[in-house]
Amino acid sequence: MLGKPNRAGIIAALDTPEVARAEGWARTVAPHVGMVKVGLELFCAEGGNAVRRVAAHRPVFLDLKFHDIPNTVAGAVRSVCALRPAMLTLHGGGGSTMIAAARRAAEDALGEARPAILAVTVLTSFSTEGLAETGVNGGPAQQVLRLARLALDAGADGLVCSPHEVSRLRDAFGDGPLLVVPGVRPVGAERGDQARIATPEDTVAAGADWLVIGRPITAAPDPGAAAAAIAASLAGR
Ligand SMILES: O=c1ccn([C@@H]2O[C@H](COP(=O)(O)O)[C@@H](O)[C@H]2O)c(=O)[nH]1
Repeated sequence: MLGKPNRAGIIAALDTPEVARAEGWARTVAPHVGMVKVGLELFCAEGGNAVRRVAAHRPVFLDLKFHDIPNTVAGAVRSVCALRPAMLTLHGGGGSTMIAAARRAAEDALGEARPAILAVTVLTSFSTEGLAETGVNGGPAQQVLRLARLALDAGADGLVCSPHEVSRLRDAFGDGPLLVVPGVRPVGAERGDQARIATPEDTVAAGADWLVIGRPITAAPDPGAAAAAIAASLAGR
């Protein structure tokens, strides 16, 4: 399994349905990022072919957020292990049995070479009000901590959370869990649909291992230069 990085790294989210474009971005940003992310848009359009193509440039974080009954999620994990992702995601809300089944499936498929299993806590697009609409009161931070405990106890290697929860998770769980953090916006970048955001510098200072950054890189006129500028802002941190 992928270990903890020595220093926080950048993951470029390749959100497009076109594999050629995703591969072009992967090639351009590769010198400045540690991983590339294949998510629902690209995977639904191009499947495993997309993972194989971009993996030629950087290790792949496969962000499909599995959420189903344990047997189905275990089968999905076995299937995607054939693509050799470095990390994959499940929904923490899927519960401990689902998460434990996913971990066992990954171990059975690839042993020590298995992907890191990450539990998504509360999506970074949720505000306190949006989360309350789903019946979860008390705010994102409380729910993130609740799901984090459940997921780590069930065998998850790490968590996906927003920049706002990183330092609280470190206080509660120490340095062990991988913390993978979207909702990262350089100063002046558009927020888009992200609710709980912070700058790359503040996210790293809080204790993140990996910063997931999509549109601030891919929507820039020069994605390579945008990735290089973010990497430079983090150099030495
Ligand atoms: O809570 C989550 C979980 C996953 N994501 C994914 O990260 C990227 C963020 O892209 P931006 O363009 O930088 O907003 C995207 O692929 C999401 O699917 C997330 O944003 N929040």
